[in-house]
Amino acid sequence: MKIDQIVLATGNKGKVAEFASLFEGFSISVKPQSHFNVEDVPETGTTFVENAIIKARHAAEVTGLPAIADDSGLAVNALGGAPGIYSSRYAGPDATDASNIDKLLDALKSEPQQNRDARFLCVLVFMRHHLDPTPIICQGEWLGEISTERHGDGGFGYDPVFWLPEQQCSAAQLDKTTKNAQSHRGKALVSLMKEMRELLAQS
Ligand SMILES: O=c1nc[nH]c2c1ncn2[C@H]1C[C@H](O)[C@@H](COP(=O)(O)OP(=O)(O)OP(=O)(O)O)O1
Ligand SMILES: [Mg+2]
Repeated sequence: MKIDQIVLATGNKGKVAEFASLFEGFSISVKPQSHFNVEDVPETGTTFVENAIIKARHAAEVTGLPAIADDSGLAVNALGGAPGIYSSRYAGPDATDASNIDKLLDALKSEPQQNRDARFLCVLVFMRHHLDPTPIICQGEWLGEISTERHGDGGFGYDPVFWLPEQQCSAAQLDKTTKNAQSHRGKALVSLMKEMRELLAQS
C-alpha cells in the first residue's frame, strides 16, 4: 500500500507539536486536520479506543486521506481512574487546561502524596480510509504522581502537575524530546509505526 500523506486527526496544538517531532524523519507527510479545515467531532464513545476511532474516521471521511487519531487522558487511582476519557472536559464544557488542573488539585487536596499515583494513557488509531474495518490500534501509558502545585511551563494539558518522582520534575519541565522518549504518546507511536511499517510493506 502506497501512502504519501496522512491527516493527524486532532485539534490539540500541544499534541500537534509533539507529533511533529515524533514524525521527524518519517517518510510520509503528516499534516494536522486544521490544514484541511477539518472541525473537531463530538467524542461520544465510552473508551479511548472508540473516541480515537471516531476522530480518525471523521478526518479520513472529510479529507479522503488515511488518518491517525490520538485519544488520551489522565487516570488517577484515588479518583477511581477519573478524569479518564473525560480529561479534556473535566472542569465542564468550557474547560481549559488551567481549569482542569484547578479542579484536579481541589479533588485531591486531602490526599497525601502516597495516594496521588496517576497515569497518562494514550490510544492511537490508524485508519487507511473512513470505512477501514481493521484499524491499527496501539496504546501507551506513563506512570507518575499528581503534585500539589504546578511546576514548569512546557508541554500542555496536565503536564505541570504530572510529577515524575525518579526525575524530580514535572512533565512540563522536560524538553519535548525527553518527554517523547518516555511518554504514553511516544510509546504508543513506536508501536504504531512498527505495525504501520508491516502493513505498508505487505501490500
Ligand atoms: O501528554 C500529555 N500531557 C498533559 N496532558 C495530556 C497529555 N496527553 C493527554 N493529556 C490530557 C489533555 C486533555 O485534557 C486530555 C486529552 O483529551 P483528548 O480528547 O484526547 O484531546 P483533545 O480534546 O485535547 O484534542 P483532540 O481530541 O482534538 O485530539 O488529556
Ligand atoms: Mg478531544
